[in-house]
Parts: sequence; structure tokens; C-alpha cells
Amino acid sequence: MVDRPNKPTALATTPGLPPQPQVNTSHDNSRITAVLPTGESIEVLLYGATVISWKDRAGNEKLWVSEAAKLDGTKAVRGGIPLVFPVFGTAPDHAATSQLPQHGFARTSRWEFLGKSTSESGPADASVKLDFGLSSNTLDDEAKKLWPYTFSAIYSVTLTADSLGTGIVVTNDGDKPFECQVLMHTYLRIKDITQVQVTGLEDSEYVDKVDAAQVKTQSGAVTITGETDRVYTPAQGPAEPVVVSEAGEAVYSVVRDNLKDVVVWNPWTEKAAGIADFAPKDGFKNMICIEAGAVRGWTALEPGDALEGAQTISI
Ligand SMILES: O=P(O)(O)OC[C@H]1O[C@H](O)[C@H](O)[C@@H](O)[C@@H]1O
Repeated sequence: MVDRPNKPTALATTPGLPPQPQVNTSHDNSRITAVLPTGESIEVLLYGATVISWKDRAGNEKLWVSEAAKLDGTKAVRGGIPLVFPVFGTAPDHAATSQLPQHGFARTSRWEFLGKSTSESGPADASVKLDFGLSSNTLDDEAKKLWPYTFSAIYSVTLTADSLGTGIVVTNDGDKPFECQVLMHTYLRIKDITQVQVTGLEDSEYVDKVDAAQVKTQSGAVTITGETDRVYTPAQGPAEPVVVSEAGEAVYSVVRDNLKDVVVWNPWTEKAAGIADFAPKDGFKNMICIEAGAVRGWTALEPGDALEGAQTISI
């Protein structure tokens, strides 16, 4: 079932029909919220198609968003799930993207809400998918000037009772090839970074961005004891879950589809202190970024080709 936006959907109370997810557009048309009949919810800003909230049925927030994050479209959101495209970081040596701002323009562009799809099943396994679109036609002039390729992107955010999925399809609609990188920069909320272990990256090669981009091999689980900024290419492949545990208990499991890399980022004390919109300053204790993407090297898209990638985070 596909509905158009701007039409708040009342919780279906028709006798005989199970309650359906509720999807609403905010009055100022800046964000979309979806709530499952069982209480789980998400909130997505059209600015960047940034997921800024994901709550379980008890109302516990699963994503970390800085208290100083700008949610008014003046700066990429510090937290939630900013979408990185078409460049990860900056790429001074890659002519086609060298002019772009850090992490590209997807996270600072206004996306269109294309509509929702809901499952027709019972309330216990209801799900909702929100689709967002960005293309060279809707991109602002500044970004278009810096990256003059013809493309379209559809980003889908799917909420189920126990998972959040995000997936992107980028199509080269033009007549010249382009190279790009894509990444879902997920800030997971945790209770205490010192208790966190990340598994699923054992024996994987990684680029250590805090140690002169040296290429290293992970031995054992990842623990965070200082500034951490690593691009892993998991040896186990995308379907092997990357699991975040706290005090020995698994809290998040991230499975990737066609995204070969995983960035693990925590700014720790000094870096967090230097990030203006990072608050509170000790908030790094309550977050870990596990970022699914294809960012080591480039994905080349010939005219007509598409790049598809997705992650599913289960709790
Ligand atoms: O400050 P931002 O542009 O949002 O980037 C935040 C972080 O993103 C990724 O995790 C990169 O690996 C880091 O190097 C970067 O510091």
C-alpha cells in the first residue's frame, strides 16, 4: 500500500482490520514520523533524509543525537544517521569529488518524501517503510555546480518491531560514468563506552585514520579506549553481523547488504571537545558510530548503472 505524503494517516480503527502504522508529516513539512501499532517509532528529517530518532516500544531512544545538533537545516545533523554521499570525508586527490564538502552533499540536501508502504499483517509484526528521493533535478545549484552528474537516489527507512533498516539505490541517469562512495553514519546510543565490545570484525583489515592511515589487522573484539576512527573491510563479508555488546550483552546487531566496509568512530575526549555541535562534551561515552558503507576505494557507475546498499540494525 503506498500513500502520498502530507496526509496524516489515522490509526485504522475499522472493525476487523488490524491497526496500521501511523505516518505523519510535521506542520512545517520538515520531518516525517512513523509509529507502529506496538509503539516503536522513527523520525526522519527531510534535511539530509537524516533519521534523528528510533525508539523501541518502551520509548527508549536507540540513536545518539547531540544536544547541540542543528535540526533546522543549517548544518549536517550531529547524530542520528547522516547519509554520506558521494564522498566519504574529503578526497583531495579524486578530481571529480575534490571540491565537495566533507562527506558530500546528501546529508545537507533537502530530500523529497516519496511516500510510505506499510505491511498488511497483524499489529505484532507490522512494519513501515518511508521512501525519500534526491536527484540532480532537486539538488541545489551549489551542489550541482560542484558535482555536475545526472543521478537519482532513493533512500528507504524501514521500521519493524525489532529493527531499523536503511537502504539506498543510486542510479547514474546521465551519459557519463561517475565514481562515488556511500555510507550510513549511524550514531548508536549506548550506556557506557568503556563496557562496549564490537565483534564481527575479527581478523579484518582496517585503515587506522588516527594512526597515519596505516593498514592494520584487527585481532579479537574491538574495544574503545581513546579516539577511534577506523575503516574496516570485514573479512567475514557483509552478511556476518557486526555486534555491539555492553557488559557482555548484545545490544545491536548490524547486517549489511552489498556494503563492504564498516567505519567505527568515537571521538573521545579531545576530539569531542573540539566539535562545536557535540554536546554534552562527555556524550562520547554514550555513543558509538558503526557506519555501514562502501568507502574504501570507489564504486564506478556507468550510465544506467545503479549502486544498491543497505543495513539492518536489530535490537
Ligand atoms: O564531523 P563530521 O564531518 O560529521 O565527521 C565525523 C566523522 O565521520 C566519520 O566517522 C569519519 O571517519 C571521521 O573521520 C569523522 O570525524
